[in-house]
Amino acid sequence: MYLDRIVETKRREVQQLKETLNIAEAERHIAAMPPTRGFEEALRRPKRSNMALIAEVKKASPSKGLIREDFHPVQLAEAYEAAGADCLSVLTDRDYFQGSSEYLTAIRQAVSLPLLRKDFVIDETQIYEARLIGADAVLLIAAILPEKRLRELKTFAEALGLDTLIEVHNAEELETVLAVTDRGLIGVNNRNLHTFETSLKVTAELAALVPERALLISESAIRNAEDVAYVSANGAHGVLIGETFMRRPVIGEAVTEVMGPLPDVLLSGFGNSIEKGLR
Ligand SMILES: O=C(O)c1ccccc1NCC(=O)[C@H](O)[C@H](O)COP(=O)(O)O
Repeated sequence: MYLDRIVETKRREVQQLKETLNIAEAERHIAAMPPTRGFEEALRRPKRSNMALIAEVKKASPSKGLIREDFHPVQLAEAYEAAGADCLSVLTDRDYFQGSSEYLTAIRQAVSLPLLRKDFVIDETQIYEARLIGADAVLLIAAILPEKRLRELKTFAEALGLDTLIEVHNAEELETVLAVTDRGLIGVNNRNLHTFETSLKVTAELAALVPERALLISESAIRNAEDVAYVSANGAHGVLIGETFMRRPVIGEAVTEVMGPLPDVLLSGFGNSIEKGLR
């Protein structure tokens, strides 16, 4: 299965990383780095009061192949920021998503939004790496991590100042996550990562089981304003959207169409940037 292949690749990458990463040096470097930008905080106070947006920089995917040929990660991130995204998700996996850690580092220097490193984290070394390349948060996927590892990796990420988005796809995974934490960011992935089937009903079904103090982010297969309204009415506080935006030539236009306009007070303050996003 595809997810198993991805995890197998990650095991090899972690092995290589362990051979090259000097932990003591990494810790010294991290101690001298500026603090992370509050990823969860930004989602708790979204620019559009009804719905937070994590906009994804995604060139390709296992389910769709190449999504965006004309791919300039920094320009895309700038357009997302100008269009009022609250946070960005940056695919750093090379083999399956044509992503790169370098994209994340370059984006970090170009925008002021908090950044999620979107990858398949199975080991602490990847979390050191995430912090070193400039991430503010990491994704932890319940489908590939047993409860003990989820707890350990979450604690480890937090010790480095990183927020975590913990992703689930079914009630069993959610139960495992809730044994670890009942707060923070819980991502409900509408895509089954084994079969690639998508349904927004997954958000609706799991939302009832997500505690109030956690923030539910509905991920994947959100295509338009109706989909956003549907997941919002069914308990989502935020959405994570990649492909829908990546397929559109003008990012700012797509974000406004799907998420609605920014409140006037932000539009007047960001006049020039908004124009830039609409280009
Ligand atoms: O997108 C895939 O094909 C995929 C396959 C296997 C594992 C993960 C996968 N995607 C990761 C994601 O969760 C999405 O990039 C993210 O939720 C955005 O989804 P979309 O808006 O549908 O691009």
